Amino acid sequence: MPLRQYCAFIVLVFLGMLLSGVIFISSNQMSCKQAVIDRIFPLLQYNQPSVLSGRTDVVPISSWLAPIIWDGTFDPKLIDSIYIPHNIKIVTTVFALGKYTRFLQDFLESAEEHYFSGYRVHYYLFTDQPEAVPSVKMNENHTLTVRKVPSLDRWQDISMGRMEILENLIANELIHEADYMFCLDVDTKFYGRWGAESLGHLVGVIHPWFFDYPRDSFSYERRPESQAFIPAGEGDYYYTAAAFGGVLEEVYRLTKTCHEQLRVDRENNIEAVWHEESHLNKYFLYNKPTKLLSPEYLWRDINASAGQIKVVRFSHVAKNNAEVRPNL
Ligand SMILES: CC(=O)N[C@H]1[C@@H](OP(=O)(O)OP(=O)(O)OC[C@H]2O[C@@H](n3ccc(=O)[nH]c3=O)[C@H](O)[C@@H]2O)O[C@H](CO)[C@H](O)[C@@H]1O
Ligand SMILES: [Mn+2]
Repeated sequence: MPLRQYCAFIVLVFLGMLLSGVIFISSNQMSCKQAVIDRIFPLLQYNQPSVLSGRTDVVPISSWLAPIIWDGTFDPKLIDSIYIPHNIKIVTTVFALGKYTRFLQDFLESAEEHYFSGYRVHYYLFTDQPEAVPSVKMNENHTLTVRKVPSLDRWQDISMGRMEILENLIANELIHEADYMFCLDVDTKFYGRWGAESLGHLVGVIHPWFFDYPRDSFSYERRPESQAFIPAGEGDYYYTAAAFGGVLEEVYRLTKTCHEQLRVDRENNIEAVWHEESHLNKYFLYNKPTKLLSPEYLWRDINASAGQIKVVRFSHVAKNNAEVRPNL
């Protein structure tokens, strides 16, 4: 090859390499820039919220403007995109005394499948038999603390005694530990997502038996001698004591008040018809929950059905009360 042609060839090869280098660097810079944009403004695709269409078979808001959470009223992906970056922590309490330890395996395993996946969760489990707590594999960021409590002879005392234990737990340990708290029954199982859509300042769950009843059929305490008394003609919803929650300060106020009312009733030799559940209903009547969870969040039995319940997220399990309770 003549020298001139050879030199021209070398120059062309060099220019080619230079050009591809420039293209490589600039495309790399572009993708870095894109990564930064993606991080600041993540592209989240979700259906446009509508002011005109949505569920019409249930009411998604209370008359004091607290949302009532039903399937189809929220977008789970959108909810998570809002809450997950805040790195919140949810304390969850559960009690298993006497024969109720048999419910723990299903409760914990199903919770690890469906309850606040991707969030920080700290379970506090109160039991009279720490050795009977099954070992269940926890998700990352989920932890379990077992606390021993004395056995009691009456199931009603176990159920009511939860208010005092929770009040003390919050006051002594939790105020600076977590953001939110839920207090749950153990004779239950999760079947579907229970996530950040349930979070609120003060959260009540509508009882699965009474959601379609008129208020005068609710099983409120009707004797004026009890601190849980609610007169006829009053009441909003009938709430379950098997699940309630909120921010720590609110759950503290709730448990402290119910504990105090239970104490006064005991001094007056009266026990409300549905124990702490009656007191909880009184509390929620005069301290309105800021968010209400539909009976999807505590259904009566996975095999029972109702047209309005599109998803069962959490449900009581069938149990033989006479066999599992220490007394009748
Ligand atoms: C659906 C619903 O609203 N459930 C409530 C209802 O009946 P339940 O029949 O659901 O009450 P229950 O027998 O589940 O007792 C409540 C909870 O106390 C604990 N426990 C009870 C007995 C025992 O021997 N060991 C033990 O650990 C356990 O965490 C249990 O989940 O009424 C109770 C009080 O009247 C509570 O208010 C429950 O939350
Ligand atoms: Mn129960």
